[in-house]
Amino acid sequence: MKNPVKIQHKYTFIILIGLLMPFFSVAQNKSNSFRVVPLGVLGGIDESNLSAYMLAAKGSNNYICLDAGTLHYGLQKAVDNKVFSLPAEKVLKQYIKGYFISHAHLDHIAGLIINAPDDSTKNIYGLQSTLETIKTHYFTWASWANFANQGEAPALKKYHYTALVPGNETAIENTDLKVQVFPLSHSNLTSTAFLVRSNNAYILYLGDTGADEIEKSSNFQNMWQAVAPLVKSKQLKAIMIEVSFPDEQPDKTLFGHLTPHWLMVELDKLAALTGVDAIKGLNVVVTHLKPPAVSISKIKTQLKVANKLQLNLIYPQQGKALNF
Ligand SMILES: Nc1ncnc2c1ncn2[C@@H]1O[C@@H]2COP(=O)(O)O[C@H]2[C@H]1O
Repeated sequence: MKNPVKIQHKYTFIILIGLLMPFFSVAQNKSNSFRVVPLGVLGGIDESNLSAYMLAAKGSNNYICLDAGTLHYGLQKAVDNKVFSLPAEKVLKQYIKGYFISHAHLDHIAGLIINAPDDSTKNIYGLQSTLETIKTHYFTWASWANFANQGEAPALKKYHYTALVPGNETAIENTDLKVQVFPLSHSNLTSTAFLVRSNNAYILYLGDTGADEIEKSSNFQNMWQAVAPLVKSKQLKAIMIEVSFPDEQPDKTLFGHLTPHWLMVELDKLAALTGVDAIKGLNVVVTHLKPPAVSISKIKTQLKVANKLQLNLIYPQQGKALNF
């Protein structure tokens, strides 16, 4: 015969676990899901520090690289800072499993082109329009060598173009990550936002973009609709977004970029979808600040003043890891 005391203990235990579950999941939400290693953080003229961010699931060395403006110099800095225990050349070849190019402006792709001779085989992901520009303007025999698998013959086939289509989630080869893309308006170009998922955690990286009102677009609004539920559920660990110019830059010479004012206009629209409580404390990594130094310090001051939503504003540093 079964011991009724033992049965009672069993049920008490099950009820206790049930009651404690929410606390376990909160603890899980607070632990880090991603590691970001910035290889280049600025927009503009410093060719040793242009947009490129390595991203992996926490504890994994299977990184992707979001944009690829500067690679070698940033990798060397990261190695000097002991972020990696391998030499820079090996990190490039062995840890970076694919490139995600938001748009084909030089400051987002120069590092990839220049480092191609010493790189290993991997995919280049992007919208079809971005891949076409790389194919017809950079990996050609007139401007460099064709290291890719399409375009001018002979194709050296080191890189494989992999077109991403908005609306689909794509598994990223040789990683446990998945990605969705959103089109962004960047003056005459379509730029891209990458929403990267590791299990149930997300990070959103935006390439260059202007505000909907300036760009006469609904791209931001459409993207906010898609990510607002992830902000509410605390699954979105960070947004990496550009602010290129201080507020003094006239709207007519923004060239498809954001200022502190226009960033907050867009984040207010996200807050309208999530509620202000849900967005408070959200990690916002500010990218693509354009020199000179005086403009960069203006941007930082203006963002601090404009931060009514109480976001956690983060300024990435080249070669220093961030955890989210
Ligand atoms: N019409 C223009 N006149 C002058 N400069 C421009 C114009 N359009 C783009 N640019 C510059 O070209 C740069 C290309 O990269 P960015 O978009 O970061 O920033 C852009 C501006 O600095």
